[in-house]
Amino acid sequence: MAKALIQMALDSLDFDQTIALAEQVSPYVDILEVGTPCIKYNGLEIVTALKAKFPNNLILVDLKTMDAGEYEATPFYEAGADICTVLGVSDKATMGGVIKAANANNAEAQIDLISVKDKKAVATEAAKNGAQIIGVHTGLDAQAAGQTPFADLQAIASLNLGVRISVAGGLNKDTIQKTIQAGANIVVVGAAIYGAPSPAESAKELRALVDAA
Ligand SMILES: O=C([C@H](O)CO)[C@H](O)[C@H](O)COP(=O)(O)O
Repeated sequence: MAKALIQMALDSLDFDQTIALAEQVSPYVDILEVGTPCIKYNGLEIVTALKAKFPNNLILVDLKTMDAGEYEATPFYEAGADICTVLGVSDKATMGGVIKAANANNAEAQIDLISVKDKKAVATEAAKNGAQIIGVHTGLDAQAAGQTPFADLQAIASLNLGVRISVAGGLNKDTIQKTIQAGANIVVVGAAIYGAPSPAESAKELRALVDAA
């Protein structure tokens, strides 16, 4: 099986801080994620900048699209996004629109299962409809209420859908290996890197753990 990828969630609102953080962590991570608050605040310009500055990293734009999938996602793929996210609670046509936009740009669509009630059903349908990545995601608000993504990961991995599984939700050095061992192909880390005294050191440590998993 291919090695798991590390995705760094860039969740700052500030344009220059986002670029500076990406500079520190880019040697150690595979995917640079423009987090939802960041993309709403900064728009297409930050995707263009990250794509130009970090040609060796994949760029994920965490749009969390809820409607008008193809229309909303197309400019982000055209600006250089390798992956865009669309909500699993959205209409089948919305998810289909983002998948269509991804395919038109030789890129990928990720279905985010955040707040989805029947996660197994949505993941199964999304994989059948051509989504390349299923995102198991415990959001920041759910984390604050004590939730974790591990039971959901187990449920989605058990389906063997033949698509990659991304996992986000408070992952850190103590949980990242068990997340991969439970079936994650992409592990997303935000606060454990950007909240560390040295984000570069933290990313380096996580890289070693992921490579050894
Ligand atoms: O996607 C995220 C969240 O919903 C805000 O948009 C985070 O980037 C994601 O949860 C990763 O961050 P951590 O949970 O802090 O690792």
